[in-house]
Amino acid sequence: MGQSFCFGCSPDNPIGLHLECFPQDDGTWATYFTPARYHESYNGIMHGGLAATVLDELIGNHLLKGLGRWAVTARLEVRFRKPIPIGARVKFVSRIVREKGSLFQVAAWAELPDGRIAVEARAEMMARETGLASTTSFSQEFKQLPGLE
Ligand SMILES: CCCCCCCCCC(=O)SCCNC(=O)CCNC(=O)[C@H](O)C(C)(C)COP(=O)(O)OP(=O)(O)OC[C@H]1O[C@@H](n2cnc3c(N)ncnc32)[C@H](O)[C@@H]1OP(=O)(O)O
Repeated sequence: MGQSFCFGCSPDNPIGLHLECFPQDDGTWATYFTPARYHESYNGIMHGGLAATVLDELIGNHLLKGLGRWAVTARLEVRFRKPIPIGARVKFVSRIVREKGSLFQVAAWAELPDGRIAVEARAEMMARETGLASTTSFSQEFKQLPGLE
């Protein structure tokens, strides 16, 4: 398998989020992320699309590293309840709700340091038969990927 450049979790992606996702005792998975100014939307708050990206990434890691399933995101619904302040250390958590065939329903959320829920999401993830993370296999198809020269 080739080197992964996953935007969310690869340590080798120079502009990636470098997330480290880990299992918890209750079967959920979690990661921490502290947004900096360059993750901002309006002044002082984290960009919502990036918060959704962190949740999406956590869910993908949960299924891959927790269950050994390579899954793509088929649907992602996000509700933004509270702004995430720049500089806040936020905990993101995912929980598998249902598995039906190759389709997984997963709930995920972001917790502010004071315990309030800032973001809630529900995802539908479609498991694929083979590994998806290899940039080698993609580059065989596309010959050259911008940013990976
Ligand atoms: C290095 C490690 C990194 C790990 C973390 C990575 C996390 C990041 C995750 C991502 O960002 S993945 C990238 C973003 N997602 C994609 O690129 C997915 C693009 N979409 C697809 O590839 C296809 O649409 C998909 C695989 C989801 C489904 O296509 P298929 O051709 O396999 O299925 P099809 O559309 O024929 O549907 C098959 C069945 O699934 C059902 N289905 C498909 N999508 C569904 C959905 N969202 N909800 C419920 N059912 C769904 C569909 O109704 C149907 O049911 P029936 O067979 O009963 O008719």
